[in-house]
Amino acid sequence: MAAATSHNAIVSTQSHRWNGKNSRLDRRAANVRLVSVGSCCPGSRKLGLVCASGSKSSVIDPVHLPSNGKGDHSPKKSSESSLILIRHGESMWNEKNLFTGCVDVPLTPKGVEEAIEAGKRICNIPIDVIFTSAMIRSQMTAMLAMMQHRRKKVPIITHKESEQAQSWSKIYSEDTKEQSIPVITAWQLNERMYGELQGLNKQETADRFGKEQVHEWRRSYDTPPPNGESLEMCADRAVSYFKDQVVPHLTAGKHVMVAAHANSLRSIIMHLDKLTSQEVISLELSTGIPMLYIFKEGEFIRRGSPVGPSEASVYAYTRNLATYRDTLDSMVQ
Ligand SMILES: O=C(O)[C@H](O)COP(=O)(O)O
Repeated sequence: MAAATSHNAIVSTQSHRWNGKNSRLDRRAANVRLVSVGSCCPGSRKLGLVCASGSKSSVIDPVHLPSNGKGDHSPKKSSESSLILIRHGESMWNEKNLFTGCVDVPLTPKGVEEAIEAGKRICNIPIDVIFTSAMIRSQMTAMLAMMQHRRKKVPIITHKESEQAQSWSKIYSEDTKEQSIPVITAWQLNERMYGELQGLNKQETADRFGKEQVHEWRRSYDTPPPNGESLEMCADRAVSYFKDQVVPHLTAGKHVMVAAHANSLRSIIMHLDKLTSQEVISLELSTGIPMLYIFKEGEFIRRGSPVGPSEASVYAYTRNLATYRDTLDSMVQ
């Protein structure tokens, strides 16, 4: 398995186990490297745009965002939307090194901490709608992360499983609705079904069937585990759902977060980054590490993922995201 490769991505950081190959999108996007000169904490104001394309590299004047709240902060109707993808924090079966798949287990205390830390990283990024899988570990991750968000909107799980559920969970105040973020749960975003491996210890399974065979079951595109889903089969539902249900929100200029699982997200990232079935083998996602994309003119551009849980991660803030962050700063003052 390839070691983590440094992405010639927009945020030139050593990706933390997000070691898909440099996708064509990255190479195209890597011509422009956006470096936020501050962390996601209030007070970082400047944005340097460094064009690293070709021989000439120039630094476009840093965007000075008025910090006194007097300037016009209202972000223009953005022709770009942000998409945050996050794998759930460590689960109780991750901790026991058991194949989990569609077994619905909760987070560990470490997983809770990871979700909270992820929330700090995305606390300045706009979120209008949240998607999770139908599993508690992804829902816990989304809710815990949103507790850190500076906009302080309330994430509310929408219930449409029946007419009664929908009518009994109705909100009768427009203002209150305006201060909430709908959370849509979807089984299509569940982790791949690991079949007869679910509940087995990963190391014992490798000892029994061989490391190569288990690696193929875990990371290949088209080899399913015994009576389970291959990544391709998982993509059939997860990517279809993403295209049909998530993309329309992005197209409408809404900012979206998707909290899901290692393999349902691997299938989505394979689609976004146009990875081949060979390249996706080396794509690994750490628990609780948010990844940011910008959706612009129908294209998804990877904006980077923090190097590691310890780093006060720096995202490649676009101008619009930096403006939104400054709006939050001015709301606090
Ligand atoms: O389902 C599981 O066991 C984990 O979420 C991911 O497992 P994997 O790393 O074997 O894909």
